[in-house]
Amino acid sequence: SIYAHPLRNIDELCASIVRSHRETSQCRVEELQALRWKLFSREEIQAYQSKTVDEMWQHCAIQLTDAVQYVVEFAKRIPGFRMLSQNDQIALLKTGSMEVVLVRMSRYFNTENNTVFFDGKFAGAEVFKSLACGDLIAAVFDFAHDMCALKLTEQQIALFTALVLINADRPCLEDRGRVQRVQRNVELGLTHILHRDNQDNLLHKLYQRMAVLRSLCRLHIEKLHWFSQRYPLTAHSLFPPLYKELFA
Ligand SMILES: CNC(=O)[C@@H]1CCCN1C(=O)c1ccc(Cl)c(COc2cccc3c(C(F)(F)F)cc(C)nc23)c1Cl
Repeated sequence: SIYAHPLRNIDELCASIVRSHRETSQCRVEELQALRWKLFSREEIQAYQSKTVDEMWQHCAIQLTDAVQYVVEFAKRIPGFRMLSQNDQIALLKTGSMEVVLVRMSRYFNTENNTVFFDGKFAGAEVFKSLACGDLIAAVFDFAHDMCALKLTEQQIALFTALVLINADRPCLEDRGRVQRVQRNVELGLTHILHRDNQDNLLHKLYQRMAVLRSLCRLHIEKLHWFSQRYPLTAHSLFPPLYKELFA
């Protein structure tokens, strides 16, 4: 018929986004389940806490840059993303990649003991003390906790993170209309699988989480600027280049 079969297209769209998420999610939740009780010893925690501020920031920046690279790979595989102009792709990643890292962090979070997978083991907030930004870490942990409470499936996380990235309201987009068309398809995909999972009620909660994400990432970028003012050498020479491209 002259009308594409939306359901078939939407099913294919969901399947390709879920596949991309699985291929670019650094580690599977089953692997992390096996490690959930691997905690840092007192000595190991001491070692992290006696790092200098810029040593710890540098250490985290490397982890975050690694995570951001996987998000860039995920974005490139979202149907329609590569049809956008280079500038629009970078603009969406500049603002959305840290938000996706935050959502993905919740997959690595253990709500039973408030620990998150970091450097091969599960770490409590005290491990990050030497970063000298307790408010940022507390906000990261709180957000991860709230995301875990929604008990999203991998498929729901895949569609949700695709929607976090493909956001036509982002600043300085050249062709907003084109981003809107890709965003609408991803929205259809998310509502389709939430309906299929009989969890339509989750949709408004996910939109609320997106608003929280935006404020959280504003805090992060402020912290990043504070850090790069205070430790210009580390920030400008040691941070991996992609990090600077995306966040500087
Ligand atoms: C499984 N682990 C993970 O998911 C995360 C992301 C990928 C690797 N990784 C960690 O190792 C990790 C896990 C938990 C925490 Cl709390 C951290 C430390 O997080 C940060 C320290 C410094 C700055 C951070 C900033 C800032 F400000 F730069 F934007 C922003 C975010 C969001 N996190 C920061 C890290 Cl780096």
